[in-house]
Amino acid sequence: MINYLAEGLSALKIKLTDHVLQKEIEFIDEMLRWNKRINLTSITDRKEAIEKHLIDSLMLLKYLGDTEIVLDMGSGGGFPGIPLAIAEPKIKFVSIDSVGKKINFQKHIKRKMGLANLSIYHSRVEELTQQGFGETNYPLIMSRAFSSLQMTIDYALPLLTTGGRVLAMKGPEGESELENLGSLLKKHHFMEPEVSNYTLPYSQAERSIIVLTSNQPDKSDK
Ligand SMILES: C[S@@+](CC[C@H](N)C(=O)[O-])C[C@H]1O[C@@H](n2cnc3c(N)ncnc32)[C@H](O)[C@@H]1O
Repeated sequence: MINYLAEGLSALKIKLTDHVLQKEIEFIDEMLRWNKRINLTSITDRKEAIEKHLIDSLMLLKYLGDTEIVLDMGSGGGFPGIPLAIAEPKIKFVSIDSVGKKINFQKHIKRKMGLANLSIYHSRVEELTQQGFGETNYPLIMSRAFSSLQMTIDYALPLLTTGGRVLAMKGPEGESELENLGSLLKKHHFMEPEVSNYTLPYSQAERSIIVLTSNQPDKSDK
């Protein structure tokens, strides 16, 4: 299975050490084991989970840049945050989801795999600031299959630093959602969005990453 993961990543020009690949497989196997008891994902096939969860999440490695901290909104069973936290131990990942059983699974993984760079919170994103969990200023906020683009922006805005980036991982619907935003991006001081379309290596499923960069002059203007 390590070769299956390595070759799939290689098709997307991503290379990880054997040690990291091994840990990624360990994580996905534990997720599939828990999935038999609690519903974390509809995907039950190991190869499909490797492609659609691990490889897809690890696409974001290309977008992390030199950030020190990232917020993962609506992380569910830990995607994309946990595969990225395994691959990038120097970056701090903050993972939040509103469903307790999913958060319990993530906490189990943190303990089992010793992921010191992962913080996990059980909360709705919109309550994060009120509850005073972790940081409230993130230079990078990501989400995968989370909410509409409009809601993603609404949730991210109060938590995003000036000049910060929002990375929204979407299916093929991403571009049409972007078109429907109208003047919202301008209103909230986002620069022209960047859209990267890619194809998963085995299923040829289409995905997109939408990058929204804030050029808000002063956060208090929001
Ligand atoms: C379709 S799942 C995607 C999970 C994960 N990001 C993935 O790619 O597998 C959406 C997740 O967002 C969470 N969610 C939805 N609205 C939320 C909110 N307002 N605050 C926190 N989590 C939320 C749900 O509990 C669910 O786990």
